[in-house]
Order: sequence, then structure tokens, then C-alpha cells
Amino acid sequence: MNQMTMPVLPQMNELWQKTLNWQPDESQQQQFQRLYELVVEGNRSLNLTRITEPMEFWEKHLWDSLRGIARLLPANHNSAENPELSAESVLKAIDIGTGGGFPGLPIAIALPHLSVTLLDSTRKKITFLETVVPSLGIENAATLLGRADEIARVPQHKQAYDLAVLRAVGAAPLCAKCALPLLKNGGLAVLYRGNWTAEEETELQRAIEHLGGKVESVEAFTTPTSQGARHCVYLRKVARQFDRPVR
Ligand SMILES: C[S@@+](CC[C@H](N)C(=O)[O-])C[C@H]1O[C@@H](n2cnc3c(N)ncnc32)[C@H](O)[C@@H]1O
Repeated sequence: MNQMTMPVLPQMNELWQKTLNWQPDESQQQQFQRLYELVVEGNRSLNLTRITEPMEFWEKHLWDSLRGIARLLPANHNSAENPELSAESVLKAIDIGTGGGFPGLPIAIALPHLSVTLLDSTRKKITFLETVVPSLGIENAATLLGRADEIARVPQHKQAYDLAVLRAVGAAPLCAKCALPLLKNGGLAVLYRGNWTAEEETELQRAIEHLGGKVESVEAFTTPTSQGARHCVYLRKVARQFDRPVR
């Protein structure tokens, strides 16, 4: 057996459980393993990621993708306390600038009730994902080629999503400008960041004032094996743009 056919991805059941209060089942483990193999294979012709070591892939692609939406994983959301986060109310998600499928593909695998749109403006990334999605047997994810600002003007996508996730797409104000027009009123954007400064938060606040968004919370944490610094910025869409008075 070569490295590509062995289940080389660490299972990490204890760490999944301890850090996210969740564990993938057998079929989700297999999908993560196959995703790993396809990304390593795809990397030979496409510049998808620098992270190809199994342990690093687990932490920086799989775990990191799911940490941002940990509150939506079964057992973590309490729909009575937090109705806008219940599994029943978060149905449509979009991963803006998904690249090789992160964080959108691990999210689609972990939350099969969610319908996930994988958006990217680069044709070759979408072509890659068009083969990955069926190859993993994922039925709740679809690819979409285009720029977020253009897609947000298409009636089918404008204010159509409950959840938007963005990782490594650009500065936070740009991410907010991409995400908020795609969200329904009450929808949530998760900006996956490394470090996060007070200056960045001020700039973000300024940028979202006119877009009907508010910073609901910022979570700081470290990754579980290499202790890398991470922040997730949660933005709530509180008003549709056209609800706000034009000054
Ligand atoms: C550095 S990659 C990050 C990929 C992935 N999110 C990750 O964390 O591994 C940024 C991706 O965002 C895409 N992108 C940048 N601006 C975009 C936009 N305005 N609309 C859609 N995709 C965009 C690029 O084509 C690229 O694939």
C-alpha cells in the first residue's frame, strides 16, 4: 500500500471530542481521508495549499474549518436559548473564496442538513471542486464560479444565505463587504482570522455601518496541536441595506 491508499489521516477522536464536543462518524472519517488524498493529488497541478502533512492537514484544514462553526455542531447548539442558531434555521451556507474547499467542504461533511455553496472566482479551483464533490459522495454541496460582489447582484443569491464563511480571502472589511449582501436579515458571517487587533476591529466596524452588519462576537483560541493563534469574528446581518435611510 502506498501513502495515498492508507488511512494516513489521524483519527483524533479524543481531540475532536475535547475541543469541539463532536466526533466524525465512520463515513465522515472516510470522507475526510478521501478529501485529504484528493487535495494532495490536486496539489500536483494546482496550487491549492502548502499544508499536505497529515497531522497539519487535520489541524489547519479540518479542525480549523469546523472550529469556526463549532456552535452549529450537534450537541453545541441550543435552539431554545439561541433560536437563530438552531440546525433548523441555518439551512443555506456559502463559502466565499473557498479555494480547495475550505472551510466549506469539512462543514458540508459535518453538517449534512446544510446546503453549502462553494464560491470561488478562479475557474481552476472550481473545476477541481467539481470533481471532488461527487468523488466524496457529498450531496449537500454545489460549486459556483464568480466574484462575490457579482454573485450578490444575482437575484437567486442576493440575501439568500443563513451563513457565510470566509477564510484567507482578504482584509476583514473586504470580507464583510463580500458576505453581508449575500446574507438574509439575521444571517451570520464567520470571518476566520489568525491574529486580530483593535485597529482591525475599528476598521471593520466602520466598513459595516452602512452594510447592515454588526460585530456580534470575536472568539480567540489556539489550535489544538501546534497552538497557533486564531480568531473568529462573527458578524450578524441586522438590517437589509435598503432598509437603512439614505443620507
Ligand atoms: C488564499 S485562497 C483561500 C482558500 C480557502 N478559503 C482556504 O482558506 O484554504 C483565497 C481564494 O479566494 C478567492 N477569491 C478572492 N477574492 C474573491 C472574490 N471576490 N470572490 C470569490 N472568490 C474570491 C481566490 O480565487 C482564492 O481561491
